[in-house]
Order: sequence, then structure tokens, then C-alpha cells
Amino acid sequence: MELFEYPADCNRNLLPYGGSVHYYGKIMDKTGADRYLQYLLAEIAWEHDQAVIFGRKLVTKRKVAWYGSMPFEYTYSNITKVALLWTPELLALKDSVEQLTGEAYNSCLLNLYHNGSEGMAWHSDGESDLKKEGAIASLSFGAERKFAFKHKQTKEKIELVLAHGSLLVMKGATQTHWLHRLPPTTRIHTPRINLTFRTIENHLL
Ligand SMILES: O=C(O)CCC(=O)C(=O)O
Ligand SMILES: [Fe+2]
Repeated sequence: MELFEYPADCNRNLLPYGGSVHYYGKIMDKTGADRYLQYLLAEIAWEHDQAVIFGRKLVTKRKVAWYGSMPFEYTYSNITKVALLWTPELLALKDSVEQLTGEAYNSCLLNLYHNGSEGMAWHSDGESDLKKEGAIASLSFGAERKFAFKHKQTKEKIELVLAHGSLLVMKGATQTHWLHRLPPTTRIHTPRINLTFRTIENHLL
């Protein structure tokens, strides 16, 4: 298992095969990242996430929000959500991420993990409404947390730490061949916010 440290080289593919993951490291200074963290904590329309699993409605401790360029409908874990429209701050972040990654995004899923007891289990972001093999750009604010990839067949694992104000991009066949997760940890007692910019297609708008 490899653990990547700074300085980040955004041209380096962290995956050895079957997709591409690029870590840009911190894309803003600490003052800027602190300001976005405070803004996001205070102003985003956070809600507890819900999922219907085996016909039972479960509510997660983690909070989520969903924003976009249009009131897209987005279905995952059998729950349909309607996107809120970009705030000026989210639009500014989207523009920066588009410039850095050379890709366009029309929506963003936001996650708020209150402390290390909250995480996200192994999954891939292969929902049918997402552009196939489209890039997913992930911005992190707040507590530094480990993030892990696991190949679906070989089970090979790749881990890295996502810094405050940092950018990670997953693209190509990554979602087809690799799972990812945010493991829980007892060591973290402060919040982390993650924004994943995505491209929704086949919407009926
Ligand atoms: O919190 C993270 O860094 C990842 C979130 C994630 O994988 C997702 O929203 O699909
Ligand atoms: Fe994901």
C-alpha cells in the first residue's frame, strides 16, 4: 500500500492501471481555505442523507447537499433529489476547478462529515445519470482525512491524505474498475467538507 505525501504532482496518475486519479494538493492558501470552510458550514442547505436499503429508509449521520446549474434531478441509493442553484461562492469554486482541470462540470454533491466517526463506505460513482467516464473533481476543506481506492478485481489499494483546500480528480475508467472510500477514524474530532463536481447527462430539462 502506497501513501502519497506532498508535494503533489498533478501530472502523476496515482492509479497503476484501470483509470486515472490526479492529486493537485492545496489549490489555495490557508486563509482562503478557512474562509470557504466557514462559508460552507454556515450557508449550505445541509440535510441528513437518506437511503432506501432493503426497503428500509436509513438516515446517515453525515450531511449532504446537491447544487447545480439547473434543478437537475439526481437519483442514488433509491432517493431522488433536486439540485439547488449555484451560490456565487460555489460558482467561483467550480470556475477555479474547471480552469485547473480543463473539464466542465454542471453539478456538485457536497458532504459534511462532523468528525472522524463519519465516513463513506466503499463505492464507485457510476450512477446512470453521470456522464460516462466523465471527470469528477473533489475539493476538500477542514480536517485532513485519508482517502482510499481499491481495485474491484485485484483488490490492490491506494491511499492518500486529502489536505485542507486540496483538489483530487478521478477520470477515465476509474469508476468502472476502482472503488473509493473515506474510512472512519477515531483520531479526528473536527469537521471535513467535501465537494464533488460532476457532469449530469440525460436530464429531462
Ligand atoms: O468525501 C470524500 O472525499 C468523497 C465523497 C464521495 O466519494 C462521494 O461523494 O461520492
Ligand atoms: Fe464517491
